[in-house]
Amino acid sequence: MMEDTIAAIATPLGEGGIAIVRVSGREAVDIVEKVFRPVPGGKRLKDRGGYTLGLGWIVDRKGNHVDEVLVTVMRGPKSYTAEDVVEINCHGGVLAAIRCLETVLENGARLAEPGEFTKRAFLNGRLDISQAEAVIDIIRAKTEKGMSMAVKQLEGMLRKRVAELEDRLVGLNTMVEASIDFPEEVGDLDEEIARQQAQEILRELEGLLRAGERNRVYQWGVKVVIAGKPNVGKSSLLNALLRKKKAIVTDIPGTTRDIVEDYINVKGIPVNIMDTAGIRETGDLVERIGVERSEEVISEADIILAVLDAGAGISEEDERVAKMVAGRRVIVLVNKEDLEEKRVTLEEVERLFPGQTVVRGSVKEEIGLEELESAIEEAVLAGKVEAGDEDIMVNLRQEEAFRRVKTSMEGFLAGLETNTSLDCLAVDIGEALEALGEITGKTLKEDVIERIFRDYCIGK
Ligand SMILES: Nc1nc2c(c(=O)[nH]1)N(C=O)[C@@H](CNc1ccc(C(=O)N[C@@H](CCC(=O)O)C(=O)O)cc1)CN2
Ligand SMILES: Nc1nc2c(ncn2[C@@H]2O[C@H](COP(=O)(O)OP(=O)(O)OP(=O)(O)O)[C@@H](O)[C@H]2O)c(=O)[nH]1
Ligand SMILES: [Mg+2]
Repeated sequence: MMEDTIAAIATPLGEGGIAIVRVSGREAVDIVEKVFRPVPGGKRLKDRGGYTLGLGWIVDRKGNHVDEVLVTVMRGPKSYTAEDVVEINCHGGVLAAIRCLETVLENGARLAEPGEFTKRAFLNGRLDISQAEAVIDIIRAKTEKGMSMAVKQLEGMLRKRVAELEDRLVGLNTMVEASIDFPEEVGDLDEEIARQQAQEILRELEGLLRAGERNRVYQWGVKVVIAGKPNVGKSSLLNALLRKKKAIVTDIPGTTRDIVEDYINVKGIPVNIMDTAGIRETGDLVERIGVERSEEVISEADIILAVLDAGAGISEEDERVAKMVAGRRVIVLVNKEDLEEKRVTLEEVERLFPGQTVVRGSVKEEIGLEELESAIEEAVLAGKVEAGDEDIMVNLRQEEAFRRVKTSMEGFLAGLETNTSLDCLAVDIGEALEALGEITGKTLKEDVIERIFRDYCIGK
C-alpha cells in the first residue's frame, strides 16, 4: 500500500456538466471528511457504505462553501486503485474543480502525478501492465476499431495469452530441471517432446508478433500525403475525403501553398491526410517554399496518393513527381475522368509508376473515392493480413520483449540440436520467462514502469 494519499482533477478542464476530483489512498476518507459537510440528515463519509453517493458541500478552512457536490466513497480493494477512493463530483466549471482540489490538497493530500491512479491499480495488483497500457490506448483511440481492440486489451486479452505461454514455458522448465536434479528417477530429457513444445511456443509467438504489427496501425494510424503537379485536383480530393470544404480550391494552378491536414477514418484506420502545394518550377517565392514543404512531407509519408489530370495529359511535372516517389508505397489517382477529352493512357501511368495501384475516377463526380479508400486499406495492411490473426494489440515495448522470448526459444531449439548441457537449456527458458514477465509487468524494472506512466494524463 502506498504511503501518500493522492488527488487530481480526473475530467478535462473546461466548462461542462460535472467535474470529478479523485482522491486515493489510506487517508482519502479522512481527508475528504474534513472538507465535506453533508446536507442535514445525510451521513458522514466514514459511515457510508462503499459505492454510495452522498450530497453535501465542500467547505474551506474559513467555513465558506466552495461548491455543492456529490461524493462517492469506494473502499479498497473494491476501487479503481484498489485503495480507498473518494470522488468529489462538483459542478463542471474550471474554478469549481480547482477550488475543490485545492481544498483537498490543503488537508493533506498530494497532487497526483500523471497516470498515478492507474499505476497504483497496477502496483496493487488489480491490473497487469498490459491492461494499464490499454487504459491510455482507450483514451487515445481515434476509431471504433482501435477502441474495441483497446477494450479487449483492458479485459485482459494479452494477459491471458501471456499466462498461457508462461504455463507452457514453466512446463518445459520443469521437464529440464527434473532431468538435471533427479537424473536417476526421470532419466534423460525427452528431446522430441521438448522440441515439439518449444516449436509450439515459437509458433504462438510468431502469431502474436504478426497480429501485433498489423493491429498497431489501428491505434497509431498512418500518414498519407496527396501529391501531384498543380491543378490536378489534390485539394478537391482532400475535401472530398474529409467531406468538408477545408482546403481552398480554384482553377488557378498554384493555389495551395501551406500543407493542409486533417484526420479521416479509413475502414477503422486513423489516417492523417495531407494536401500539398502542386509540384512545379516556379519564380514565385511563396509558392516555391510551398513546393519545398511538399517535398518534405512526401519524404515522410507512409503512403503517397499521386494525382494525375486525365484531361491535361502527362507532362514533365508529372515525371518529376514520379521520380520523387519512386520506390515508395504509391496509389495513383487518374482524376477528372469525367472530362470528354482524355489524354492519359494506362500504359503511360504504368511507365510512370511501375507496379503501383491505379484508381481512375473523378473527384468532382465522386467517382473512385470508395475504391481509393480500399486501396489505402490494402496498402496499409499489405502482407500483414493472415487468417487466424485476432484483435490483439502488441505495442512496441511488448513486441521487443516478445522478440527476446523468441530469441531465447530459438536458442533453446539450437541447443537441443547440438546437445548442449541441460543447464544451458534451463538458462534459455529462464531468459524467456524473464522477458515474458516484462509484458505483464511481473519482472519490470522501476524506471520502465515510470516511463510507461509518464505519458498518461493527470487524473488517470
Ligand atoms: N467516476 C468514475 N468513472 C469511471 C472510472 C472511475 O474511476 N470513476 N473509471 C476509471 O478511471 C472507469 C471505470 N473503471 C473502474 C474499474 C474498476 C473499478 C473498481 O472499483 N473495481 C473493483 C470493484 C468492482 C466491484 O464493484 O466489484 C475491483 O475490481 O475490485 C472502478 C472503476 C471509467 N469510469
Ligand atoms: N472536371 C473536373 N474538374 C475537377 C475535378 N477535380 C478537381 N477539378 C477542378 O480542378 C481545378 C483544380 O482543383 P484543385 O483541387 O484546386 O487542384 P490542386 O491540385 O489542389 O491544385 P494546386 O493547389 O494548384 O496544386 C478546380 O477548378 C477543380 O474544381 C474532377 O474530377 N473533374
Ligand atoms: Mg491545392
